[in-house]
Amino acid sequence: MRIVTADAYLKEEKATTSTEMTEAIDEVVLNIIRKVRADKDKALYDFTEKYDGVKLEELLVTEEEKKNAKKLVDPLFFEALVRAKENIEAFHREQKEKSWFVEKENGIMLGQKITPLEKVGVYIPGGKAAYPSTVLMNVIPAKIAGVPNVVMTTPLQPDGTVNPYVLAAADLVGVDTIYKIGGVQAIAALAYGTETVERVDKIVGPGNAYVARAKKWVYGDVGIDMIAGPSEICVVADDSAPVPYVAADLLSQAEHDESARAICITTSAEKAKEIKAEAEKQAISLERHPIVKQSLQNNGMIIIARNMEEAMEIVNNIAPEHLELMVKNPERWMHSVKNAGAIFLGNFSPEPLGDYFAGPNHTLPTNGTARFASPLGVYDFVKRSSIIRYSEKALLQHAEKIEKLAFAEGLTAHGKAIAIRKDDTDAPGKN
Ligand SMILES: NC(=O)c1ccc[n+]([C@@H]2O[C@H](COP(=O)([O-])OP(=O)(O)OC[C@H]3O[C@@H](n4cnc5c(N)ncnc54)[C@H](O)[C@@H]3O)[C@@H](O)[C@H]2O)c1
Ligand SMILES: N[C@H](CO)Cc1c[nH]c[nH+]1
Ligand SMILES: [Zn+2]
Repeated sequence: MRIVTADAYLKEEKATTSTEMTEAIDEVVLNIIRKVRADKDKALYDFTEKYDGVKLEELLVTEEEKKNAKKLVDPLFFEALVRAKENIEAFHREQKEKSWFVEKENGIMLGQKITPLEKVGVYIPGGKAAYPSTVLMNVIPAKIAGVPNVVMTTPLQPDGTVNPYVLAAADLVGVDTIYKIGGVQAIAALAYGTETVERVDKIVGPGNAYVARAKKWVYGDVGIDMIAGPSEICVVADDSAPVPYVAADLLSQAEHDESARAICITTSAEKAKEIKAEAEKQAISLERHPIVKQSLQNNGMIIIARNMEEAMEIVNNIAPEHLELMVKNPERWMHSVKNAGAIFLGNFSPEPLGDYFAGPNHTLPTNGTARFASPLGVYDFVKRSSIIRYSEKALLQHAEKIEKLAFAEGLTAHGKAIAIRKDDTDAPGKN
């Protein structure tokens, strides 16, 4: 974990570019997408063997496998999952948008009609860890939005089975169709379809750097939620922040992936040294120490800011997926945040509380995309259609203005579509 000053960070940030790494990933990603489009199911079997090390016999999870999974899960896990589900449902129900229609003068009616997407594919990551919590976070908002058809795909574990906790979560939220495919090949299959996988309207869900780039590349042929790649945490810690808590929270996200990012911004140079030492000490005893160590080495950073104003400027520059404000009066500083996927306030709102339980979605924009993207929500699973109705009287009242606008654009056929109604004295329905 490096300690740097705010000035050094900002200078370095301007100079760094990750283009080379992205280009290398894109080469792999585009090749897999091309092969899946050409060879369909055969490519899915081949890539699963290549990347997951499993010779698949069947792409779909069978009823037998679902039944067996239920027997394997700990009942206390299931109880906790049910409680988390209730919290996630309660939060997401608040996001539900309603269609609206406004009646105005002279028989004008304007509105916005909300329609759920027809078919959604949920990607549940599974390379380095199993994510039953992600099943809840992605499927619950889809169900609340009213999506009738939700399918799921997740990579196999090295022993060739699908994680039973993931299957139990899928059963709890009512997902029937589950494919045993991971990575880029899963994204390509959902986007373009194969003999077995039916193409979907939108792909949602997080994944590693390969999955995130694959979603970017298929976007346009299919909808996507956002770029939700390797996890990130940014903790702002002033002199009141408990060092062991800061360290533990940084490590909680570092353990996801070697490319996860754990960043602390502190206003105390003394604290910076303490946090580094504590994080390195706590890391040693973690089960996933090799991943954590690598992630801290790659992307672990402690930035010393001159004051809270500068700390918040850096936060907005990073646009982190998760932001923790372990500072005095976090509610005040929350208002200075422009870019962050989720903001955790105070010493007792650690990031994993949001990952599993509190209710807000844990599928969040990464890699600076919180500048323009939002958490996954019910709004990602609906479309809006505008509704316009004018009566004859209302149209005639405004006809000339519309014609003027059309003619100014040189689009005389547009103007004609208005004029034909104005000049028509015995049109059907005319009153
Ligand atoms: N942003 C969010 O909201 C969010 C939420 C949960 C998890 N995550 C992130 O999701 C990621 C999960 O990653 P994971 O690896 O555990 O699971 P994953 O399912 O995303 O990736 C595993 C798949 O990646 C593919 N793959 C691996 N190495 C490859 C290579 N060299 N070339 C081509 N394909 C390759 C394989 O097909 C494999 O099945 C982590 O980075 C985690 O931080 C993000
Ligand atoms: N922190 C992840 C989002 O970046 C979500 C997650 C799921 N399980 C544990 N964590
Ligand atoms: Zn997490």
